[in-house]
This record gives sequence, structure tokens and C-alpha cells, in this order.
Amino acid sequence: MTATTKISRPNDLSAFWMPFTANRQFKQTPRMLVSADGMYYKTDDNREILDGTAGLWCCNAGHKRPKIVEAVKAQMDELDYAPAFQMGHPKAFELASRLAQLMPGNLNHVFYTNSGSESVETALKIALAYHRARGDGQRTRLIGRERGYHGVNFGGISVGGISGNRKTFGQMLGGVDHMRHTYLPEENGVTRGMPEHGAFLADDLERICALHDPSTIAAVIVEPVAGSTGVLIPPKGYLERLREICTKHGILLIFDEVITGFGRLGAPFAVDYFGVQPDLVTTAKGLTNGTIPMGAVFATDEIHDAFMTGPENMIELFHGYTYSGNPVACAAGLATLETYEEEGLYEKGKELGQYWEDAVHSLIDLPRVKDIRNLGLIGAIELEGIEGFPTKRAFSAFLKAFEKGILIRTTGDIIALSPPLIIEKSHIDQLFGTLRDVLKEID
Ligand SMILES: Cc1ncc(COP(=O)(O)O)c(CNc2cccc(C(=O)O)c2)c1O
Repeated sequence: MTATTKISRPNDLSAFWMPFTANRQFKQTPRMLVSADGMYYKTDDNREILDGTAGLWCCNAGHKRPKIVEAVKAQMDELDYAPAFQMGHPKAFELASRLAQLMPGNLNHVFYTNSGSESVETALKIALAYHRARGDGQRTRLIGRERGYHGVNFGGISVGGISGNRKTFGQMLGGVDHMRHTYLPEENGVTRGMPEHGAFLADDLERICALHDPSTIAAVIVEPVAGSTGVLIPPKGYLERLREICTKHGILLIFDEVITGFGRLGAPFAVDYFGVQPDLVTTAKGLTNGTIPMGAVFATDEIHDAFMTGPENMIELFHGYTYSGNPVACAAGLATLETYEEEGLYEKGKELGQYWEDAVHSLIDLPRVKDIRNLGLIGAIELEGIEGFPTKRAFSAFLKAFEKGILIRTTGDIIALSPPLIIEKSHIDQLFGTLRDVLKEID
């Protein structure tokens, strides 16, 4: 393909209804990625694009990683599909054991799903069923947080707190309340790492308990670091306070680690990074390095064992998916964990964290940069919006960035960055050097 080749297929593009996309804008000027290797994508007109977002926060080991490629190919040749209902295959158990060993504390049981959204639904259902199994079936209320993102299924958008993801779909799950989000720009603006102020916001949970009585509340779900809403970093002491209140009232604490899981913060999980032990953890994305759709919910011994009662021929939990524990996904997961471990990728967020932080905050002098936030290998640059045209400025930055050879994410008027953990200082320089040019050029 020559450098000038461009494939535009107005007819070919019509059938695919693209997710979370301005379809008409895309199909007028398609942005096609046709290959990837390491830190870079390649476009259909032969341009290299630096991946500043690890795909969608998921390709933590970068692209075309040999161990993963080989494992998937070999698995397809051996056992492509096997049911996990009443049947098993070895890799599903091997991966679950590896995951349980990796996760701190007593989160020793893994329920497979196919996405983060399904992991969230699974965790919410397990939470409700757990209380019922213990004779506490009146605990049906679920607590989320403003600006929370927990996927797009009805449970996830009900506990989620992003109005754009909710307003279109009518009635949500009943019995859901929300705590306030943790963003306090006046106190914490342009913070490096974790904000000093805001732990008190966890006391919203006490107020919700006072309103409904703790005996009606099943679980609280939070992203340890809120990603999709534009990167909100938990204030110091906030997660610890949530844990205390949940423990006090017998409420399950769910960490939604679909983004923070598998090295994003410079530790295998946010559980390690913050040293706070939840009762359930949802994961996906980095679990298979974004290659094969897969999610996993971690549950404590106590939760798991609460179901293991009654006649042994009876199904203990009436929940699961056709592809739960899919053999090819398990093979990808095992190879992914090996890659993370062999290359020390869990620690990269710590090793490069300061260099990354300095690079993110180097943009603070630019016009229209309103706030900057970072933790581990996550960064967010919040822009002043254009009056009457929310998201427009960030979207134009996204388009200009793609033109200049870098891939960024935007949500609202916030630029979110979450590169593969294989990133090196030279890539960080390229990413932020280009982003500086972009922000200077856009209106
Ligand atoms: C915390 C969290 N929980 C659940 C999901 C849903 O996962 P699935 O998409 O696999 O169903 C997510 C996904 N998060 C996500 C997905 C796609 C884009 C972006 C973005 O911030 O641009 C974020 C997430 O970040």
C-alpha cells in the first residue's frame, strides 16, 4: 500500500453502527487502523499512530505481543470452545488460580464474564444473592457514585452516574442511590497524584444509611480511580473511609477495577496500590491485553462459601454466560499475565510515574488548560469548554492529535491518557510534545 493510498468506502461503512461514536462524522472522514505493533498503530494510509490510550485502556502490554499471539493461535488449534456450564477445561482453572494468587487478600474466587459491563452486572447480582443466601434478602439497595462509569448494561447505568449514559433509557433499576463524586477543583485543582481534600465525601454513605437503614443496603460500587468520566483521583483517606463504613454496616464494597486492574497504577490492582480490601472486584480490559473479550469478578472466600450450601447436585448461582471461561480467552489471559510478570509491567507505573507526572503537568501553561490530574500511568488534561458547544474543543484536539500521529481519548472537554505500560521516556516525550502542538493549534 503506497503512503498516499486512502481507502474511502462510503457504501462499505453504512452497515456498522459504531459504539459511542459520532457515526456520521466518522463515516465522512474515517479513521481506520489496520495494524499495530508495540506502542504504535498503523492507519490505512500508512501512517504510524502512537497509542496514548492503550486502545481503550486495555492493551496494557502494547500490541502484537508474541506470547499472547502464539497462545491464542495454539489454543484455536487445540480446543476452540468448551462449555463452562457443568463442564470444564484446564486453562479456566489455571487462569483462575493465577488471578487469585495475584490479587491480595482473600479474594480467592473468580467468576468469568466477557466484558467489564458483564463483570459489573455479575458483581451486583452476586452481592444481592449473597445477602439472600445469608437470610438478609431485604438488603436490595445498591449505591453508586455521581460521575461513576460501570459499563452500559442496566445494572451498570443504574449505579453509574453519567447522565449521558442514563437519560436515554428510561427507568433504571429501582433502589439505587448515589454518593457525591470526589472532584473538588477549588481545593484540589491541578493536583499531582492524590488530592489532600475530600475524604469527608465518603460520609455520604453514612447519610444514605441513615435515610434507608443499613439493613436495606447490599453493596456500594466505586471505581477506585474514576476513569471514563475524565479521571477523578480518590482523595487521601477516601477509600479507607468507605471501607470502614461498609464494614460497620455489613455492606459489601465493590471495586470496579476494569481500568485500574493489571498494572495501570503501578501495582497489579488498585487493591494493592491503595491497600484497601474490597469484597468484590470487577475486571476486564487488561486481563487479556484487550485481545480477546474477557472479564473476571473476584469474590472473597466468605462470599463464595455463602453459596456453597444445600444439596450438592444443585446449581448454587443461577448466572453465567455462554462464553464464561472461553478457552481462547483463558489462553490469552494466561499469556498476558506471563507477559506482565516477565516484563515487570506491574511496576512500570511506579518506575515511570514521576516522569509521566512531570510530562502531564508540563502542559499547565497552555491556554484553555483548566486542570490536570494524574496517578500511575493515567493522565487527564481538562480544557475550558466552548460556550454552548460542550465537548467540541476536546474533540477537535482528538482529531488534530490523530492528524499529528497520536491517539488520545476525550470525554466531555477532558483529554484522558492511559498508554501501554511498555511505554518509554521517548514515547512520553513524543506524546506530550505533540499534544502541546495540538493544544496550541486548536481554538
Ligand atoms: C470502570 C469500568 N467499568 C465497566 C466498564 C465497561 O467495560 P466494557 O466496555 O468492557 O463493557 C468500563 C469500560 N470503560 C471504558 C470503555 C470504553 C471507553 C472508555 C473511555 O473512557 O473512553 C472507558 C469501565 O471503565
